[in-house]
Amino acid sequence: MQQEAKLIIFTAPSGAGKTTIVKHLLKTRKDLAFSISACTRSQRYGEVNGMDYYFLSLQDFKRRIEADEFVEWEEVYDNQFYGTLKEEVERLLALGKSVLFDIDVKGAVNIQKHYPERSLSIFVKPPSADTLFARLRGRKTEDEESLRKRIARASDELTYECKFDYTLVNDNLEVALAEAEKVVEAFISEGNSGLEKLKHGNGHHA
Ligand SMILES: Nc1nc2c(ncn2[C@@H]2O[C@H](COP(=O)(O)OP(=O)(O)O)[C@@H](O)[C@H]2O)c(=O)[nH]1
Ligand SMILES: Nc1ncnc2c1ncn2[C@@H]1O[C@H](COP(=O)(O)OP(=O)(O)O)[C@@H](O)[C@H]1O
Repeated sequence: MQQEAKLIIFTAPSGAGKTTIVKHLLKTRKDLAFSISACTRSQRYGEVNGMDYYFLSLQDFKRRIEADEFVEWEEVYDNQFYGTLKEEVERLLALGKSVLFDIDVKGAVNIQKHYPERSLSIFVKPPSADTLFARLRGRKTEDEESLRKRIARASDELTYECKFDYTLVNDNLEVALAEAEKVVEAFISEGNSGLEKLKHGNGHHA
């Protein structure tokens, strides 16, 4: 029997590794699709419009807020807006795909509220704040100002862990990717009971 399509939300402070994990899962499972968010920040080297994000002007983003086109949106950094378009989520669910999200902690809380029955929220936790900052610097995508903003926001975001269904510690990447695969499989095939079984087996307390 075909399983009902689900929503799987990855959230974390910048640099924790959610994009890396989401990209890995998309390669391993064809029943998953990525919810491409809209945002107003500028495109990074290597990012593709309509694949990584829909890069919009501030004016266009604000027009879409007025037109009620978003499931949720946040001004994540000053004048940098990010949001999930209703049309995007509906399109992917209609294809029968389970939808993966890579969004900030407040957006994740909002998506959970919209789809309480069929969403799973996973908080990606770095082994320490220092490791998080080192990864963010090592990624070399941000200038000093942008790094400063991300680091300043991270301490607050780390306090949101308890709001989510599952904590995935991203220390060794291979271990984290394997755990992410298991959690997604458990939830897609058996829903919350599958998740509980997995947590129980792991001695996981989140
Ligand atoms: N609320 C919300 N946050 C989003 C959305 N898309 C991306 N984000 C978050 O915005 C933050 C900044 O993303 P980005 O500029 O790609 O930087 P990065 O986190 O350093 O890779 C991250 O926490 C993303 O997860 C969205 O649709 N809604
Ligand atoms: N377990 C890990 N060990 C070392 N580096 C990692 C690990 N996970 C991710 N990274 C690296 O850390 C940086 C931030 O990861 P990224 O997936 O962009 O995070 P996010 O999407 O949460 O901002 C990237 O350069 C990525 O290659």
